[in-house]
Amino acid sequence: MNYSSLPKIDLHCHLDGSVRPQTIIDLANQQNISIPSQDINEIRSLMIAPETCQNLEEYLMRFDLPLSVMQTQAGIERISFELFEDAAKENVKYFEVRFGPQLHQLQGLNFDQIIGSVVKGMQRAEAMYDIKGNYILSILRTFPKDNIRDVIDAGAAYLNKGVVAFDLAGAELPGFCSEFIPYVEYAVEKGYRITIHAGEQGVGQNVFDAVSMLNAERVGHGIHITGHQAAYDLVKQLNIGLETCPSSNIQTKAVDKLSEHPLKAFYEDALPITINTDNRTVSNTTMTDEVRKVMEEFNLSREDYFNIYKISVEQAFASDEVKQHLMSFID
Ligand SMILES: O=c1[nH]cnc2c1ncn2[C@@H]1O[C@H](CO)[C@@H](O)[C@H]1O
Ligand SMILES: [Zn+2]
Repeated sequence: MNYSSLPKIDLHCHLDGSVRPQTIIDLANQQNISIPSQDINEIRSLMIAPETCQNLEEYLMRFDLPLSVMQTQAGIERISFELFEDAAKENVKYFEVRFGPQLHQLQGLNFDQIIGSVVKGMQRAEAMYDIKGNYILSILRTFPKDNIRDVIDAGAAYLNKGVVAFDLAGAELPGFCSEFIPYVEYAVEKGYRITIHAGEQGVGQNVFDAVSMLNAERVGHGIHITGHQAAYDLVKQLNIGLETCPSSNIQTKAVDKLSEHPLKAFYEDALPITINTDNRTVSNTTMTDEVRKVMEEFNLSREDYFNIYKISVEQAFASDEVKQHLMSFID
C-alpha cells in the first residue's frame, strides 16, 4: 500500500513539538540565541524524545529548545507555515494543530500577536497547498491560572477564522479536571469546542472527569479507559473521539509497545478512534509513519483505514463545508 498517497487527517499535533530542526538553527542564528550545536543531526537528536523516557515529564523536557526560538511573530509564523507545508506534502487534507499561547510570551508578545501569527502561517500554507486547518489553544495544566481567561479572550477574536477549540495539556495528575471547570465553561460560552488530554499518563478516572465535568467532546489519548469501565462506557455512549498517538504513547510509556496499544480493540468495539502524530519532531514521526505502523501492526485493511478516516471527519472541529470536502477524498 502507498501510505504517502492516502488522504489523511491529523487532529492531534503540537506546533512546538513539530518544528523542523533546520528552522531551529536558522531562527536561533537570526535571533542571536545560543543553541547547543549548529549541526542539524545533533539538533534533531536533542529534540527527539528517546524510546527510553521514564514518563511523560521526561518527554515534555524536549520542548524547551524549540520554544526558545518561538518568541517572535516572524518565528512563530514561519514554524506554523512549515508544519502545514510538511503535512500537505504527505497528503494530510485536514490538520488541527495545537499550541500553548502561554509558552510564547518570554520576549513580551501578547496573546493576540501570538495567536495571530500561528493563524497567519497556517493561512499562507492553505493558500499554497491542498490542505485545510484549524488551531486549538492548549492551556498548560501546571501553569498559574491567572491568565487563562486572557488566552480565551484573545483567541475568541479568531474563532472559526483559524481557531476552533480549547485543550488542557502538560503533565497529567489524577483529579486535575475539577480545578478547570470555570475556565472550560468560560471557553464554551465564547464558542470554543473542547478536547482534553486525559488518560495518557493518568488514570481512566481523568477521562471520566474530562467528559462529565468538562464536557470534552474529544479526548487526547484516552488509553487508560481500558482499566476503568465507567470511563469506557461513557466514551462509548457519548461517542467521544479518542485522539490516539501511537508513537508518542510508546515514548511516554503510556503503552510498552505498539502491539499492546488498545486502539485496535477500541476500533473493533466501535469506539471512535482517530490516528494522529502528537509531535512530529519530538516523536520523530509523520502521519504517513503513524498510519503505516498502525495498519501493519494490526493488519488493517484499506476499508478499515477509510472507516477511521471517516471517524476523523466526524470528529473534526471543522465546518460542514470542509467536512464535505474531506469526504470527497474517500474512494
Ligand atoms: O503528549 C502530550 N501530553 C501532554 N502534553 C503534551 C504532549 N505533547 C506536548 N505537550 C505539551 O503541550 C504543550 C503545548 O503544545 C507543549 O509545550 C508540551 O508541554
Ligand atoms: Zn498531545
